[in-house]
Amino acid sequence: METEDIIAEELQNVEAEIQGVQDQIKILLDQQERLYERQSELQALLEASKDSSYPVNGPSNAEENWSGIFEWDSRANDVRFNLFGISTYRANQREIINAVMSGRDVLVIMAAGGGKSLCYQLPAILRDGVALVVSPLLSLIQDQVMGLSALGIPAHMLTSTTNKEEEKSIYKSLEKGEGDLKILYVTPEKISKSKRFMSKLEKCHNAGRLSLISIDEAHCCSQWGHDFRPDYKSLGILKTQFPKVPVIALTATATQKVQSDLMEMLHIPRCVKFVSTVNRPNLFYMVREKSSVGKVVVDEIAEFIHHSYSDHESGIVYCFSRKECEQVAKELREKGISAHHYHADMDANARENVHKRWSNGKLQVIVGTVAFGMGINKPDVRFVIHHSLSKSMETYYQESGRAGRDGLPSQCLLYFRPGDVPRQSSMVFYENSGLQNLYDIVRYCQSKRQCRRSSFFRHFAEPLQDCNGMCDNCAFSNEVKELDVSRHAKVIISLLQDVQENDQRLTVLQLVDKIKIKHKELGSELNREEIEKLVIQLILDRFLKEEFQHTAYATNAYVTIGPLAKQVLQGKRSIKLEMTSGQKKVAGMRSVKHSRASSTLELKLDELRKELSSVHGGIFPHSVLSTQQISLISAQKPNSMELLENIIGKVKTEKYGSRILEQVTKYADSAQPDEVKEEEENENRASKRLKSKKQLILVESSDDES
Ligand SMILES: Nc1ncnc2c1ncn2[C@@H]1O[C@H](COP(=O)(O)OP(=O)(O)OP(=O)(O)O)[C@@H](O)[C@H]1O
Ligand SMILES: [Mg+2]
Repeated sequence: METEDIIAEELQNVEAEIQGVQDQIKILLDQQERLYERQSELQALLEASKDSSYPVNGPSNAEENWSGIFEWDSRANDVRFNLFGISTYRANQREIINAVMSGRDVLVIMAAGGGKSLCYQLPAILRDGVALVVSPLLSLIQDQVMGLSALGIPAHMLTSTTNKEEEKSIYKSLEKGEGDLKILYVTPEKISKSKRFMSKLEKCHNAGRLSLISIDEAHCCSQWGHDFRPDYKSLGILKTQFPKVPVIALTATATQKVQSDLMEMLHIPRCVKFVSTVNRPNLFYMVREKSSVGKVVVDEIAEFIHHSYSDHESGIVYCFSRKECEQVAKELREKGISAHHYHADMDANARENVHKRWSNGKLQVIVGTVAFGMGINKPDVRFVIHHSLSKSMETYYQESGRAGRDGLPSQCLLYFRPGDVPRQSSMVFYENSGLQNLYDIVRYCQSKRQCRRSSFFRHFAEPLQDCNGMCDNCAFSNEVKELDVSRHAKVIISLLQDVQENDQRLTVLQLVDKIKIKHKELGSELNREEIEKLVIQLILDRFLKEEFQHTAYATNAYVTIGPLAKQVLQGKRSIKLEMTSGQKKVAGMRSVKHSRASSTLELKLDELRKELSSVHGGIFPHSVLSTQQISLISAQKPNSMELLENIIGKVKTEKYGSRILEQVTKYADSAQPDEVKEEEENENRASKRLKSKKQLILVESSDDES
C-alpha cells in the first residue's frame, strides 16, 4: 500500500515536528518562569537598596518598632540567659520575639544556624498555655524535644513513635490543661490526618490555652522550595480555625516566590516579615580543581582533613552517587579518618545509627548523598566538602550552610571539574529551570576572579556585602590571565557543525577527544582540562547547548550547536578564558589551617560534655555546653559558681557547674598542646583571617546586649 506508506511517513514527520515544537515551548515557558522570578527578585532588590537598612522588616510594618521597650523585656532576658544560657540575641531575634509576643503573625527568613528556634521557643515559655510546633522530620523533633527537656522545659511530641500512654497524657493536657505541657511538637501529618488530634487542639484553643503556632522549615509548603511536603499544604487550616493565635513561620530559604507562596498557603497575608541576610560571614568558601583520577581527589580530601581538623572536628563530604559515597568513605577510612557513608539505599536504622554516632562525636565524617539533608541539627560542623558539584546555587547554599551553625569559623570546599557537568545536567534537565540553575553553580565554580559570596548575594537578590577575604578568590591574590580563545571556539563549533551534518552526536568528553585528535595545534595550546572548561563555558554562554537522549539504562547528555553559535563563527564575539598562573594553583592546593589549636582546658571540657551528655539521657554534647561556651569558660577561667553562672546561666550551672569547675581548677594553667607546633607553621593569609574572625565572634557573643 504505497499511499498508506507515504501518509504514515508524513504523519511520523509531523509528529516529530510537533514534538520538537512542544520541546521548544517547554524551554520557552521555563525561561519565562525564570524571568518572572528574577523580575520579582530584582524589584525586591531595588526596594531593599532604596531602603539603606537591610535586613528589612516587612513593608507593611515599617512604622512598627520591634526593637523598642516591651513589658516582657526583663522576663525574656531572664529566660534567654538563665534557661537557654544564651548571652546575647543575634540579629533580628529580639524583634521577632517581640512581634510574636505582641500577638502578630510573623514570617522569619533567616539563614541556617541563625537561631530561628529561640524565636518561637522563648515566646512559648513566656506566653500562657501550650505552643504548637509543626516540624517536618522526626529526627528534628526528637533533637529539639531532647534539647529542651535537658533544660527542664516541658516539651513533648506527638508522632508515629509516641506510645499510647504518652499520647493519652498529652491529649489530657490539651483538653483539660493538666500536666506540664508547654511546647508540643507534631509532624504535619497530625494536622492533616488526625481528626482526634485536631479536636483536642480545638478544645485547648477554646479554653484559651493555645499560646502560639510555629511552622518550622516552612518552605516545605511550597512546591518551589527544595523540600516540598504535601502535608504542609494543609497547614493553612490552623489560621482558619484559630485566627487569633499568632502564627510564626520560619525558613532558611529566601526566594521571593517561596516567601509569597508561604504567606498565601498559611493564610498569613498581613504577617510581619523579617528577612535576615543570607550571608554566613563565618564560612570560608573555596573551589578546587578536581583531578580526573578519583584516588587523587580522595587523597587531597584526606590531607585537608588531617591538616586542618586533627582534633577530630566534625565534617560532611557530599558525593554524587550512592556508590561514590561508599567508595569515598572506604578510602577515607583507609587513610585513618573515621568516616561512614549515608544514603537512601540504607535501611532507616542504619542511617539513624550513623547520624547518631556522628552527632555524638564518635564518627568524624559523614560521606553522604543529598539524602543527608534537612534533619542535620549539629551546630559544630567545621567543614562541608563537595566531592561533586551540587545541582544549583540554592542547593549548594543549603548543603554548605550546614557548616558552622554555631557561628564559629568553618570551611566549605567544592571540587569541580567540567566533566562532572553532564552527569548533573542529565539528571536535572527535566526539572523546572533545572539546567539554568545548574549553569548558575557551574559559573560559580568556573570563575577565578569573582567573590564567591557575591554569587550568593546575587542569587538571592540581596545587596552585596563585604566578603572580608572569606573566600578563595578574595583571600589569595593570584594573577588571573584572560586568554583570547575565539579561534579555538570557532574550531570547536565548526567541528560540531560537521558532526551534526553527518547526523552524529558527541558527548562533551567525545568532543574534547576529537579536538585533541583532529586539531593537534589546539591541543598544544590548551591542555585537556582547559578545552573541557572552554566547551562548558561555550554551553553557559549559549554558543553551544546540551541535548539529552534517553536509553534503556540512562539519559545521555550530548553537546550541539547553540542559538548564538553564528556570532562566534562570524567573528562577532570574542571568547575569553580565565586562567590562573601557577601560583594560585599552589596556594589553592594547600589546606587552610582553620583556627587556633584548642587549649588543654578546652579539650578537657569537650571530653566532659561528651561524658555528661551520655549520662544525662543521651542528649547531644552541644546541649550540655556549646563550643562557644567552652571557649568562653576557657578564656575567663571562672573559679566560683557565681562567675560560671555569668557565662552559662543558672540552669546549666546548677546541673553541671561542679564538674565544670573541677576541670577549670585542674587545667586552668596548662599550656596549649599545639602552641609550639602551630607557631612553626607558615600560615597563609586566609588562615590568619579565620583566626581573627574566631576571636571577633567570641567578643561579640560575650557582650550582653541587655
Ligand atoms: N543568640 C544566640 N547566641 C548564641 N548562640 C545561639 C543564639 N541563638 C541560637 N544560638 C545557637 O545557634 C545554633 C543554631 O540555632 P538554631 O538551631 O535555632 O538555628 P536555625 O536558624 O533553626 O537553623 P536551621 O535553618 O539550620 O534549622 C544552636 O546551637 C543555638 O543554640
Ligand atoms: Mg531550625
